[in-house]
Amino acid sequence: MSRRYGRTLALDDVSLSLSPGEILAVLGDSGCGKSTLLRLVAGLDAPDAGEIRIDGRRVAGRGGDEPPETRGVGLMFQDYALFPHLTVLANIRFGLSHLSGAQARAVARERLAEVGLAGREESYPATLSGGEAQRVALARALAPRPRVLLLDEPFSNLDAGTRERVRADTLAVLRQDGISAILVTHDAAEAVEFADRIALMRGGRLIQCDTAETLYRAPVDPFAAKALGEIVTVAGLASGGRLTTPLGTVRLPAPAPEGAVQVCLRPEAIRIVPPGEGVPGRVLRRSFAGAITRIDVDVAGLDAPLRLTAASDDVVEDRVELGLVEGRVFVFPSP
Ligand SMILES: Nc1ncnc2c1ncn2[C@@H]1O[C@H](COP(=O)(O)OP(=O)(O)OP(=O)(O)O)[C@@H](O)[C@H]1O
Repeated sequence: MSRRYGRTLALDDVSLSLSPGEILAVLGDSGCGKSTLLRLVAGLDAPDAGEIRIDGRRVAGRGGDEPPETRGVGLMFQDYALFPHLTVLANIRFGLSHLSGAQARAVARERLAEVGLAGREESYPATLSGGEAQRVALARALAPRPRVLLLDEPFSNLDAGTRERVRADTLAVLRQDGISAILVTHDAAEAVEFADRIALMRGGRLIQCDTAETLYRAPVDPFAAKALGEIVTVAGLASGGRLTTPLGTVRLPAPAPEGAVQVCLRPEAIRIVPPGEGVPGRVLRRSFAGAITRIDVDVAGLDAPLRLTAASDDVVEDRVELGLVEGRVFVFPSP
């Protein structure tokens, strides 16, 4: 689907699919189109082109726009506030108007217990902590048994400890009930922890949609390489199946471009090798970080020192030699 606001192409021909029970994270920086994508799926906005199907039924596009309430989607947004004048139980019952009063109460109670808040039925939202309020929002979103739950940065307003707990509990509820979900986030660690696959976006475009492991091991471009972890970028020359860089020469991963290339390396792609086997480097700084120590190494031909990590128990001399780990090197055309 595509969506344009004036001159801004907020979504540029993005295609995604979600399997039953699958959890997808949409990851990207501010303004990349994440919330627009979610609003289109929710039915709060309509695509200019393309279509959306849920269980094979067209809910948006080609004149088939269905309102949010009949799409079978649940919403849990960062600022999706609870109704302050209603009790917790009444908030959860809100989306259950199709059930009789007694049935709706029973379902709402069940949902509240599922998110760990049994006993808080008669509390008012103002008396809940941020984490409790988000749990109630989850219970409310899940009460009507949606086909898909849409989450727009729902944990970002919580403090670190609460965030992790509410996130883990939310994930457990989704898994237990086999609910498909789309989580919008700008936090790569959150995407990795929460989702089965990650859709990485930039400037309204879908760059790569894969498991975290594939994104980490086989990024499609330098932006994707940077999305899930630290990257060192160096210039290289690809020729005759060999890649030459200031950090040594290795076999080229196939398929790879020829000529001047951009080489992206994860820290684990660079290792300290025995004397005489690598490229010389000079250790500038060591920063102890518990089990690991970060080491800044100056290497001739590089613009900036390399930041490597070593086990804190390892002895690293001031002069080291470095080599590349074959198969861990990403090669892209020079920009
Ligand atoms: N209603 C609107 N009117 C005009 N421009 C809009 C509208 N909604 C979004 N945009 C623009 O579309 C682009 C994508 O916005 P969107 O909110 O989807 O980004 P996002 O990735 O969710 O960002 P954030 O993480 O900051 O919420 C931005 O450039 C934004 O300014």
